[in-house]
Amino acid sequence: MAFDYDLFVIGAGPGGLAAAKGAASYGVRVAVAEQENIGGTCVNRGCIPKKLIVYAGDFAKDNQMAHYYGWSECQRYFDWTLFMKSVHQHLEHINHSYYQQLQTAGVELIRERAIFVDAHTLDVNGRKVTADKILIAVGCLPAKPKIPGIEYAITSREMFHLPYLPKRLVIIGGGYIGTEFSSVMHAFGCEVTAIEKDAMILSGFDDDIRSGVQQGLSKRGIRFFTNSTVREITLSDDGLLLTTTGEFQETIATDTILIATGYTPNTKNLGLEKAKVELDKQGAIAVDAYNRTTQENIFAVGDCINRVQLTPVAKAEGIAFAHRVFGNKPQQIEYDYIPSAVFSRPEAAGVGMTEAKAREKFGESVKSYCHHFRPLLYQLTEDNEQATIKLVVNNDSQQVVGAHMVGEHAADIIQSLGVAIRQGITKQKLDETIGIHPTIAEEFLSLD
Ligand SMILES: Cc1cc2nc3c(=O)[nH]c(=O)nc-3n(C[C@H](O)[C@H](O)[C@H](O)COP(=O)(O)OP(=O)(O)OC[C@H]3O[C@@H](n4cnc5c(N)ncnc54)[C@H](O)[C@@H]3O)c2cc1C
Ligand SMILES: NC(=O)c1ccc[n+]([C@@H]2O[C@H](COP(=O)([O-])OP(=O)(O)OC[C@H]3O[C@@H](n4cnc5c(N)ncnc54)[C@H](O)[C@@H]3O)[C@@H](O)[C@H]2O)c1
Repeated sequence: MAFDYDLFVIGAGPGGLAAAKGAASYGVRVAVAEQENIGGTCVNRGCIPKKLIVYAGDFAKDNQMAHYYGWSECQRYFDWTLFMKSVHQHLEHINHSYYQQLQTAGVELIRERAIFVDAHTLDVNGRKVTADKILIAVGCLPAKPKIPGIEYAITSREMFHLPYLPKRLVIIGGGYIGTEFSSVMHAFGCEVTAIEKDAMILSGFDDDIRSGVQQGLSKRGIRFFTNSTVREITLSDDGLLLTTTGEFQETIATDTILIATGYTPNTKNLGLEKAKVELDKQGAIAVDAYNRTTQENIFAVGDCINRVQLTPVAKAEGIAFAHRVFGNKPQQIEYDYIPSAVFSRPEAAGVGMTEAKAREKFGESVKSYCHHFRPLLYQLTEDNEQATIKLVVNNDSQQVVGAHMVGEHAADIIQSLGVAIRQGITKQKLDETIGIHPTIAEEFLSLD
């Protein structure tokens, strides 16, 4: 049978774009359908605008500390509306450059929603297109807990379109999104309360990192209601009223409520049943180790398979898919040693095993090296900001199996360290490495 395309990709986020460009490099006919802007969550309502907002927040702290470094006090006013206009202009540039990249690669972009008609046919706004192979890269959507009044709350998506900064903000969920927005919104002067159902924020990270970030944020003035959740949200004359349950039982008046309780695969109304593509127990698209779904010619990558919801992972899965299927180069993703970071202030990052995970695996042979210190930057100031660095080592093999950090440049430092750790560096080899002085990174090379 002659198909319109060799590959049809649904979704132009990091996963779909990487796969489409990778496949096209082998000379096959590729189309990608995108119902919104190119770049997906990452470019339009995730990593990029978030990081720009984090940079904007940093000026507040720098300004506070500037006089310790000889700068005279000055009054500054932060204009959220003006700033967000620049952010969205920048995102338009990225959208455009991604579009040009697709054109150069010879990928056809269809700016429509695509849904399955059968295993080889898609409906794009009433038009039927066929493809030999189809890649699902539709990403995730924010999960909304079933709480009475949840319709008054917004998600991270709307945070990038707030017309003005709220005075009071409550965040439900202390994961990546909750922690990053707590930090940055507080830097802009909002009164922030974060509610987390677990005993500490940032589950999945090493406990010393979780407590380091939580303490750092508490010190700045963010209120945490841990071991707690929300019972209901109502409207009142004083804004929204949110009642918590669990360890903290209070009613809080607030202007804005952000839900940050996780993202779930965006698999509804995609016609998956018509293509006989099945979901796993969590509602993610079920795939094998090679990203093949339960239908032989259909594959899936990125957030919608719910393995690791990070841009570099979606990209890596998309590239590996293209090389495997169109370049005949077998490639499998290694999910160990994926570094990740939380761009809060203090910043946190980690790679490899947490101490708890390493102890589960290696028992008593685990040795952890943890050092808390006050970075040089703060030593001229009255700010008692602390940094934490930690290595987790399997003493039997001497291999460093995890590195974790809280403090400035944590993401960049852990990214570099991750290369060596993934290659199996031993503690001794790390200690023998000569550092750059004076930096925070060099502290990792002399831990005892
Ligand atoms: C607030 C926030 C901050 C984040 N920060 C970071 C970060 O700092 N670092 C990091 O690594 N990750 C971060 N992430 C996660 C990152 O954005 C995702 O892991 C990444 O975007 C996943 O890529 P993807 O291609 O799988 O899906 P997405 O980027 O979600 O792209 C899927 C695309 O498919 C389109 N689509 C869906 N259905 C259809 C259809 N039927 N037809 C046509 N198009 C369709 C959607 O419109 C979307 O554009 C963040 C996420 C959020 C929400
Ligand atoms: N810097 C980054 O790389 C970055 C930034 C943002 C998002 N992301 C990605 O996006 C995904 C989604 O982020 P997220 O923060 O929404 O999810 P998350 O899974 O990181 O955190 C959700 C948090 O909400 C808590 N929670 C769940 N239900 C709750 C309830 N009813 N009441 C109180 N707390 C509740 C959970 O215990 C958890 O701590 C992340 O898993 C991550 O992969 C990455």
